[in-house]
Amino acid sequence: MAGNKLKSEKKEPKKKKEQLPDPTTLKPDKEPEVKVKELVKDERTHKVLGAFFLLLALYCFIAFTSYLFTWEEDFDKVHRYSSSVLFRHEVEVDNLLGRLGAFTSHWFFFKGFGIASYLFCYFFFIIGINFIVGRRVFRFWRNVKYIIFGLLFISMTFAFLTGKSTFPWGGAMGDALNRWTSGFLGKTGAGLLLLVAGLSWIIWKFNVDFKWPEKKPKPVKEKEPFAGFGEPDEEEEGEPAPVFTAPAKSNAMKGDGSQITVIPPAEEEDFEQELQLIEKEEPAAKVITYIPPTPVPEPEPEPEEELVMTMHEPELEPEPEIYTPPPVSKKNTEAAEVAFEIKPVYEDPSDEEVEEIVPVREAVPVDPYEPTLDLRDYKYPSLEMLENHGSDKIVQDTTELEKNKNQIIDTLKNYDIAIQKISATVGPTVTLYEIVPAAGVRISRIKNLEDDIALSLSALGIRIIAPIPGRGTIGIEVPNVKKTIVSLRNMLASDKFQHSQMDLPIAIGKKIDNENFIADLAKMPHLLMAGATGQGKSVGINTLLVSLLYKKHPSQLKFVLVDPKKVELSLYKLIEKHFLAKLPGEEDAIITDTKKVVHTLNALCIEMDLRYDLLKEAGTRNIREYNGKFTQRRLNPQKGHRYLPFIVLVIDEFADLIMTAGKEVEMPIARLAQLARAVGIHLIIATQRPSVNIITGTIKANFPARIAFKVSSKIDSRTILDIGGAEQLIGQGDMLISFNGELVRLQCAFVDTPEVERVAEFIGEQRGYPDAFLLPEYIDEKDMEGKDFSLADRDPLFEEAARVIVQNQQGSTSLLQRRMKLGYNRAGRLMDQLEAAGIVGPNMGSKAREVNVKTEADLEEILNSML
Ligand SMILES: Nc1ncnc2c1ncn2[C@@H]1O[C@H](COP(=O)(O)OP(=O)(O)OP(=O)(O)O)[C@@H](O)[C@H]1O
Repeated sequence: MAGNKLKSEKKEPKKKKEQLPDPTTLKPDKEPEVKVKELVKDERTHKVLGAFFLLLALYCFIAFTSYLFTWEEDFDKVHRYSSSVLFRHEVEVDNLLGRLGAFTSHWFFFKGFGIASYLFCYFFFIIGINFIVGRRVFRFWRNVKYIIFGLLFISMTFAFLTGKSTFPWGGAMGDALNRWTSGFLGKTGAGLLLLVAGLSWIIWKFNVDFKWPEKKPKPVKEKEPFAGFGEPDEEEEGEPAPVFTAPAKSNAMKGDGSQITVIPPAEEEDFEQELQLIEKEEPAAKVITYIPPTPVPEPEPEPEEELVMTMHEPELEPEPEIYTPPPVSKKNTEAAEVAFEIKPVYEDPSDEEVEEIVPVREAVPVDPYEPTLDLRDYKYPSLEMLENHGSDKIVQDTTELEKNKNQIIDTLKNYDIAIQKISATVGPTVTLYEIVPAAGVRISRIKNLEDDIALSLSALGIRIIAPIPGRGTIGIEVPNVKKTIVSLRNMLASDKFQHSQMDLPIAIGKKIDNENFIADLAKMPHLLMAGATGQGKSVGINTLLVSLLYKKHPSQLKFVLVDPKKVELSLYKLIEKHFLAKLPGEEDAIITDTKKVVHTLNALCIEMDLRYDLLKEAGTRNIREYNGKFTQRRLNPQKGHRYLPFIVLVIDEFADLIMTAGKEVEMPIARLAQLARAVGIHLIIATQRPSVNIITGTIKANFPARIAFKVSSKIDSRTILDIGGAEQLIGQGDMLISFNGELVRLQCAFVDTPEVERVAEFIGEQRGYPDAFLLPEYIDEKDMEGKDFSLADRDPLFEEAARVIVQNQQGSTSLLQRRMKLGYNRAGRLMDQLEAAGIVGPNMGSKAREVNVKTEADLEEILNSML
C-alpha cells in the first residue's frame, strides 16, 4: 500500500510538469493544416469562386458588347492568327478588352452561337451569385435547361432570319442548325419549326390563357322556387360559376358533386405555376408553401355524416355561388327549416327577361347575420390608451458586443474548441451569439461543456443552445447590459397584428431577432404559464387579455376569469357586461372562491357539451364552421342555434386551486383541455409553482403550448417545458415559449396597470349587454344529497315557483332565478322541493328537468291537496 502511495506521489509531479509547460517557452499556435476537402467546403472558397464568376460574366459582357462595334476591324486579325493572336504583341485590336476580349468574342460569336452567346454571361452570373450568396438563389439545372434551349433556338432563329449577313448573328452553330433543318424540312418547314418552338416556350413559361368566347349561361329553370336544390342536372354541372375565387386545388379536394363545380384546367395549371414560382423565389427555405391564388379562407372539410351531407350539400362550399333553398319533402323537412331565412327571389321562369341572366349570386341576396350588431355602437379601444415605454429601438453597444465576442472566443479556446465564424443578433433583452464551429468539432462536446462555458463567461442568465435546431450552429445568449422594454402598444400597432386573420390573436412578445411573436390562441389551443413570483406572469396575462380586447367585439369573445389572489384580475370587473361570463345568479363575475371555481369549471364543461350538440345538429365540425353557417342564416335560432362567442378561461393562480380542490379542479380542466378547442373554449392557466403535483401529467399532456418566465430551479423548468433553461432567464418578462415543437426565447410585451385600467374603463363606459354572459347552471350532486325535505319546511315561494315552472313547462333552475330574482342556492332548493312534490322530474345534468304537471288546473289541485 505504502509503496503504491509513494509511486503515485512520485508520478504526480511528473504529470503536472507535462501539463503545465513553461510560459516563457510557449510557442505560437500552429496554423491548422488545411485539407483540400475542407478547403472545398469552406465558405470563403465559395465566395472567391463567386466573385470570379461574376467578374467573368462582366468580362464577357463587355467583350461581347465591344465586339458588336469592333468585329469588322478585328475579324481578320483574330481569324488569321486564331489563338496565337493572344501572344502576338504586334497585333493591335479595337476590342475594349484587348486581344483576349477580341479572341473570346470571336470564338463565342463566330464559332459558337452568335448573339445568343450573351446567354453565357447570364450563365456565369447565376453561378457567381449562387456561390457568393451561399445558397441557390437561382435554380441551377432549370437555368441550364433554359440556356441550352435559348442557345439553340436563338442562334438558329438569327441564322434563319439574317441569311447571308456578314455579321455572325447565329454563329457557326446557328448556321449549321439552320442548314441542316432547312435541308431536312425545307425553308418553310424550318420557319414553322422555329415558330412552334418559340410559341411552345412562351406557353410553357407564361401559361398563356386561351379563351374561347363563352356561351351565355342558360338560366336556371325551375317550376317552383324550391326546385333547384335537388341533384344538379347535367347542364348546370357543366356551366361555369359566375364568380369563382377559391383555388382550384381546394375545390378539387372537396369533390362533393354539389352545384358549384369550378375546376377549369387553366386554373389548375395556374396553381402549379404558383407553386413553382415560390419554389424558385425561396429556394433556401426548402419549404414549398402553397399560397392560394386568392385570399379566400378555406373551410375545413365537412364531417362525413351521411344525412347531413345529402341535405346540406351546397352548404359545403366556402362561398356558395348559387344558393338554392332545399326542396320541401317529407324526407328533409328539417333541411327546409334549416334554410329558413333565405329569401328565394327567382324570376318567373316563363318571363322572357330571364334570358338576361344576372349572376345568380346577386339574384339571391342573403343578408348575413352580424353578431356585432348586438352592440352596434361599440367602439374598439384606440392605441392611444396604451403607452410607449421608452423607444422600442434596440440599442447596439458595439464595445459590449466586441467584448462578449472576444470572451466567447477565448473561453472556447480554453476548451480547445476552434470556431469558424461568429455572428451576433441583438434582441431586446439578450444578444444571441451564433457560432459555427470549425470542421471536426463535435457539437456534443460543446453541449457537455455547457455549464463550464457559462461559468467562464460569468454573466448572469447565459443560455447555450447546442445546436440551434435547423441551423447547425451553436447559440450563446448573453443578457444585454441595457435592456429594451417591448411596449404592447407597438406590437398591437404592427401590421402583423392589425391585419391578422387569426381567430384569437395574441401579441406575446418579441423574438431575439426582433420579430413580433403573434400567435393564435385558438390554434394553441390552450396555454400554460409558469414563473416564479415577480418575473412577469401577471403582466403576461394582461398582455394576452388586452391583445384580445383590441381585436374582438364583445359579441365574439367572453372571458371566464378566476383570480384566487383576488387582486390581479379585478381590473376587468369593469367590462363584465361586455366581455365576462359568469354563473347564473352570481354577483361577481370574477371568481375568487375555490368552491365557485369548481362550479364554473363544471358549467363550462356543460357549455362545451351543449356546444357539441349544436355543432352536431348543424353538421359542422368546429366553431368556425358553425358560426359561418349561423351568420349565413342557415341555422334556425328557434331550434336553439345561436352565435357562439369564443370563451377564454383564465386562471391566475392554479397552484392554489389544486392545493385546495385537487381532483375536483383537475378533472374538469383536463376534460376542457382535451375537448373544448373545437367548440371555441380555450384555457390560459398560470402558476407560480410549477411542481409536478400541480402541473400533473394529465394537465401537461393537454397543454401543448407552454410559457416559462424565470423559475427558481432547473427542475421547475423541466416540469413546465420538459427542458432546462427557464432558470437561466433574467426575469422582467424574459421568457421561453414552447409552441409547435419549438422553444423560442421572447421578451414579453409590457402593459402597465394604468393602461389596462384605461382600456377597461373605456369599454366599461360603453353600452353593454344587460348582464354578463351566463354560463349554464351546474348543480353539484353533493350539495343536493340529504336535502330531502318535509313538506312542512317548504319555502314560502314554493307555490309561486311551481306556477312559474308549470306555466313555462320548463324545469330549469335558472328560469326560477331569472323570473323570481333568486340566488342560485335558493332556486336550487326550490327545485328540489318541487321534485319532492312530484311537480318536476329528477335532475338531468345540463338539460332542464321534465315537468310532470301539464296544466295550471292540475297544479292547483296538487297545491290544494298539500294544504
Ligand atoms: N414584459 C415586461 N417588460 C418589462 N418589465 C416587466 C415585464 N413583465 C414584468 N416586468 C416587471 O416585473 C414586475 C413584476 O411583474 P409581475 O407583476 O407580472 O410579476 P408576477 O410574476 O405576476 O408576480 P406575482 O406572481 O408576484 O404576481 C413588474 O412590475 C414590472 O416592473
